[in-house]
Amino acid sequence: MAGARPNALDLPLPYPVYARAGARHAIGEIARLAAPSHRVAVISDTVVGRLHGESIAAQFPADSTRLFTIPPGEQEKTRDRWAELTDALLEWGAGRDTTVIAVGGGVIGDLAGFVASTFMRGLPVIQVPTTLLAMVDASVGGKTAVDTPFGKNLVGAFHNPSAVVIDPEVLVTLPADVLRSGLAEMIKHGVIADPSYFDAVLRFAGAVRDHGAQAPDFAATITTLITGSVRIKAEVVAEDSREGGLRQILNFGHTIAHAVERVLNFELLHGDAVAMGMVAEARIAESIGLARAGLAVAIADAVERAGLPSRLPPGISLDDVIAATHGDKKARAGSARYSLPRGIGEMETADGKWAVAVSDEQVRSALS
Ligand SMILES: NC(=O)c1ccc[n+]([C@@H]2O[C@H](COP(=O)([O-])OP(=O)(O)OC[C@H]3O[C@@H](n4cnc5c(N)ncnc54)[C@H](O)[C@@H]3O)[C@@H](O)[C@H]2O)c1
Ligand SMILES: O=C(O)C(=O)C[C@@H](O)[C@H](O)[C@H](O)COP(=O)(O)O
Ligand SMILES: [Zn+2]
Repeated sequence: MAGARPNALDLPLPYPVYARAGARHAIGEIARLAAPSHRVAVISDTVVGRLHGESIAAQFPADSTRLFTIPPGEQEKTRDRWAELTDALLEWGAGRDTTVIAVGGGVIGDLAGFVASTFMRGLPVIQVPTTLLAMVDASVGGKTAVDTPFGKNLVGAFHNPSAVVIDPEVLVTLPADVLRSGLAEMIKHGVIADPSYFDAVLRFAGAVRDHGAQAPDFAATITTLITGSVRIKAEVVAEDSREGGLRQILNFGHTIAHAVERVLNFELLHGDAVAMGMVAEARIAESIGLARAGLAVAIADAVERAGLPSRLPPGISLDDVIAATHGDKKARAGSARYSLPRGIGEMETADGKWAVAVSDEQVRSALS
């Protein structure tokens, strides 16, 4: 398995994950080992393309490598951009001898991963995450997708990467709000799986909130925490790669988060939506008698310590949010379902199911 690859993390995944300072300089070598190919298509956004896409592309022969970029932001994770990128690949002459390298945050990882999963029915993709959120969550597990006006990630595919290359050095250029938003998925990993990881994230969250990547010991501490998150995610997806059951716990906070994102036309950062979604869903879990009293306050404290929003955006219509939850992929027979915690490190499960049906009235009474 992947652990046999030199320098890869020892994880229960069918592909190697590398996480170390300077790893981006070895992408040429890693790609030749993990996905040997004739052509290389580096897909990025215009910001990350300039910062890293060009130098990563330069690690491959110039006559068979091209950098493709789109504008940055969640609003670009669309079917239109998928069509634009697949057309550009066809025009360039890409074929089944092409490897895609996704260099960017979760938007690029999801979109370029979806391009790779569909182009000529599937090309290898190497994920090179450049945001904290993409390093700890989006780059691992093989979910790829685009958004639609009906909601988040509604058109997509499971398509595992051939390798994941995490280089924490690239975090230094991240805007403060984007860096912070990655802490939300790390807090989520603590809540769903590991109280001691939750505490470790909390111990560092204030320093990241106040000093960003200039926080004392940032490089060493963030590398340890990224590895902790990747391990939690890897253990979940190794057991349930296609979300038949257990994997739904990675969706804690996301029923509300995705609904809020849709209602706000994808104008907020995913991590910020997850932060407020976790607090809201912990309140739902408490109010239906599932979670221990105090859980929602504990998660709200964690989220606030990280400088993230703990309340739904002012003025947003709760009715609109509740209506949007019905489009969630976990919904069944018209009912929204939520993956809910009982406590930190303890998720609700009943009869092998990891998501609970909650009525609109219960949601309204918990959140209004
Ligand atoms: N597939 C999954 O399992 C999974 C998991 C979690 C989130 N996601 C998806 O990830 C997306 C959110 O990703 P995100 O939070 O990384 O946002 P993002 O990809 O939109 O990136 C945020 C911003 O950071 C900039 N940026 C990226 N790296 C940079 C760097 N090193 N230096 C300077 N600027 C940089 C980008 O240009 C962009 O403007 C959402 O669409 C979400 O649905 C997917
Ligand atoms: O990997 C997973 O599974 C997750 O749910 C991780 C989430 O953080 C991520 O936002 C994912 O894209 C959500 O997936 P979706 O299936 O709810 O769209
Ligand atoms: Zn998420």
